[in-house]
Amino acid sequence: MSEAGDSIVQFDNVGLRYGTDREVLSDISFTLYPGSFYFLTGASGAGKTSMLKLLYLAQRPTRGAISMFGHDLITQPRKSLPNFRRRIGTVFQDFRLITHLSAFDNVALPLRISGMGETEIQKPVADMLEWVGLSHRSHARPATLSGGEQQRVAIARAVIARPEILVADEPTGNVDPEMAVKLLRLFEALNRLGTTVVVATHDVHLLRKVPDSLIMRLDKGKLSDPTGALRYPPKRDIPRREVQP
Ligand SMILES: Nc1ncnc2c1ncn2[C@@H]1O[C@H](COP(=O)(O)OP(=O)(O)OP(=O)(O)O)[C@@H](O)[C@H]1O
Repeated sequence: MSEAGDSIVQFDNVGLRYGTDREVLSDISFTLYPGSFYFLTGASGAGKTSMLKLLYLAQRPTRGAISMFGHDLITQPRKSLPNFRRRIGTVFQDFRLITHLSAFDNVALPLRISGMGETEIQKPVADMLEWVGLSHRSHARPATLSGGEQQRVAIARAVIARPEILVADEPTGNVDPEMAVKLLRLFEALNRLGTTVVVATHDVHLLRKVPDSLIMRLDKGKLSDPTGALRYPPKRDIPRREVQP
C-alpha cells in the first residue's frame, strides 16, 4: 500500500452499517501518523465506538478501504487478524476484565501471551499497578473492585506491552478528575515512547489537557477535522518504533 506512505492507519471512504440499517459511519477518510495523539470526539450516538471497533478490528467496514501498518486490511485473510490485533492495545467502555483472574493477572496477560517469563513479568506488572494506584488491590478479582479501579486495571492491561496503537473508549469515564488527568499522563508517556494513541471522549475538558493532540470530530457518522491537523503529518518529532515483520 504505497499510498499509505508513512501512515500507521489510513481510512479511505469507509462506511459502516449494522445489518440493513442506515450507515452509522459514512465517507470516513483520514490518516493517522505514527506516534501522534488523537482525540475522537462527538455527541452520544455519533459513531465513536463504531469507529474504534473498526480501528481495533472488531468490525469490518461495509465499504471503503482500511490500511494498517502498511497492509490493506480488506484483503488480509481472517487468520492474520490476530497478528494485527496483538499490536493494538484496547480500553473498552465496559472494561472486559477476565473475572476469574486477579488485577495482577489481568494486567500480566498481554506479557504472558507475548511469551515473557514469570520472573520478567513480576516487576513491570507491579510497577504498572503502582502507577495506576492499585498496588494494594493486586490480588483482588474484578468483581470486588470499584468501577474506577476496574477501569484503571483495564488501562494498565492495555498499555503494559507498549502496543503500537492504543485505542481507548471513554477511558476516564469512571474516575475522578484528578485520576483522569493522571491516566492521561500515562497515555502521554506511552505516546512519547512512540505509541499512536486514539482516545474517544465526549469530555471537551479532556482535549485541553494534551496540548499536542489532534482532534477528530464525529457528527452523525460524518467526520470533521476542526483543526485541519489530520491532513498533514504532525510537525513534532515523533519517536520511531521498530516495525515488526
Ligand atoms: N451493534 C449494533 N447494532 C445496531 N446499531 C448499532 C450497533 N452499535 C451501535 N449502533 C448504532 O450506531 C450508532 C452509533 O453508535 P456508537 O456506539 O458508535 O456511538 P458513540 O458515539 O460511541 O455513542 P456513545 O458516546 O453513547 O457511546 C447509534 O445510532 C447506535 O444505535
